Amino acid sequence: MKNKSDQIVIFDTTLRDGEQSPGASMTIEEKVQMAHQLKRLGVNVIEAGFPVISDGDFKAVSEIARQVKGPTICALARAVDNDIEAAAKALSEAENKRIHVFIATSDIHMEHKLKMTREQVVLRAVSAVKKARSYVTDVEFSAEDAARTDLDFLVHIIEAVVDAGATTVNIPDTVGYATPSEFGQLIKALKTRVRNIEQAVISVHCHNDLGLATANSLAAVANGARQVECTVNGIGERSGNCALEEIVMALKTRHDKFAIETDINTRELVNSSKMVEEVTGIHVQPNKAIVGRNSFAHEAGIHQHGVIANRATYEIMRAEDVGFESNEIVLGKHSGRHAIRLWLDKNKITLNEDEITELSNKVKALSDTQKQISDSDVFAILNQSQGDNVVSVDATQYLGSKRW
Ligand SMILES: CC(=O)SCCNC(=O)CCNC(=O)[C@H](O)C(C)(C)COP(=O)(O)OP(=O)(O)OC[C@H]1O[C@@H](n2cnc3c(N)ncnc32)[C@H](O)[C@@H]1OP(=O)(O)O
Ligand SMILES: CC(C)C(=O)C(=O)O
Ligand SMILES: [Mn+2]
Repeated sequence: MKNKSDQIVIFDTTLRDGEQSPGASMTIEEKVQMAHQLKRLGVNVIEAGFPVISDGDFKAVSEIARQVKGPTICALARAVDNDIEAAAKALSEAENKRIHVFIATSDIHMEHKLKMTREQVVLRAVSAVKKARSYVTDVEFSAEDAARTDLDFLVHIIEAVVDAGATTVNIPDTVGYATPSEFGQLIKALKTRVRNIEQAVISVHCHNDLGLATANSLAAVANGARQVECTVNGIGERSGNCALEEIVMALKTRHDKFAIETDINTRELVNSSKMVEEVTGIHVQPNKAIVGRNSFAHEAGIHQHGVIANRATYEIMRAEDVGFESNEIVLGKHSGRHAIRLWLDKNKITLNEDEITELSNKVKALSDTQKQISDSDVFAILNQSQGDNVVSVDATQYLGSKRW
């Protein structure tokens, strides 16, 4: 990608942090298939896995490195020699490769989990970055639990790893604790206080425990972060990571505010989402931003009327731009006569205004007894009304209609 100040690196970690979601484990073949899709989507970096953790993950990273050319292929490693060696080996056939080393820097993690002092953590981080640099020129360092790390210490360890050769420094909100204003201020403070920060790209990696992962990532970008780590459908540890589709469409839709570009082919977002659903078995809820089935669907009459008149009344993005065939006007309890007229036009049926009102009332009455109204339901109503002169249609052809 171009190295411009108005461009951000999209670092996809669906195959690493995403796979850490309980129940999301993927086979080698599924990971490779997903990596090809991520390339079509246009991500800049694919974090393909954590090679030391299993034979399968080692093979998956190696296979992705061999097959997927173009994006940078990244492998994760603890600040442990063996992990870094495994990462370097798995990446050997990659065209563009990155080793990502991490160690926790918050007091709670250092004391209770690592049982290391601050000094020991800095020494371990520096030696890990140097070791990774002995294999590759592109090294990312993550200060795990950065958002809960003492700021002076965070500044100190980042300066040390950049001196040691880290080319990207990642600031994770590992437990999704930060709020947008705090997290934005943290990035701003690092930009001003870290002596050698110009030598590295600032990255962020936000978790969604409070539902703030995308908001925190955006606040970070507004304050100078130039890489965002994210996953398709927002899968990842616990409540997940910043959702790739959300950060990308927020930046695109609010270009007026952020003036930031990505290389993402947004028309591949829905395909990518569907593939993640297939390979992980984790389905997105209908109201999931951007890729949820209801994101561009309207059931309420007032909204339908507005959208029929001009989509921009209730849609801030185009369904086609994210990979849906179109937006949708869905008939139901809340629908009005404008939507009924549209449905009739699409089905080449002519009714007079009284008949339209009657059909609208019958659709509402049926909606009081069932959740969804399909095309075949409407045809059935019309057929029942045949005696009252409306229209006769064979509804069976509409059974199993596209949406329901
Ligand atoms: C925030 C994140 O997402 S971090 C990434 C999380 N991902 C994973 O954990 C991937 C799957 N993990 C695994 O398969 C295993 O945990 C392994 C292979 C990494 C390690 O397995 P084990 O050796 O059995 O250790 P276990 O998982 O029980 O404990 C973690 C060990 O790593 C150490 N450790 C944790 N993070 C780091 C780090 N960044 N650098 C160095 N050591 C670390 C812990 O101190 C602990 O060491 P100990 O065994 O000497 O006490
Ligand atoms: C390994 C790091 C980047 C991580 O996943 C986290 O801190 O959440
Ligand atoms: Mn994470």
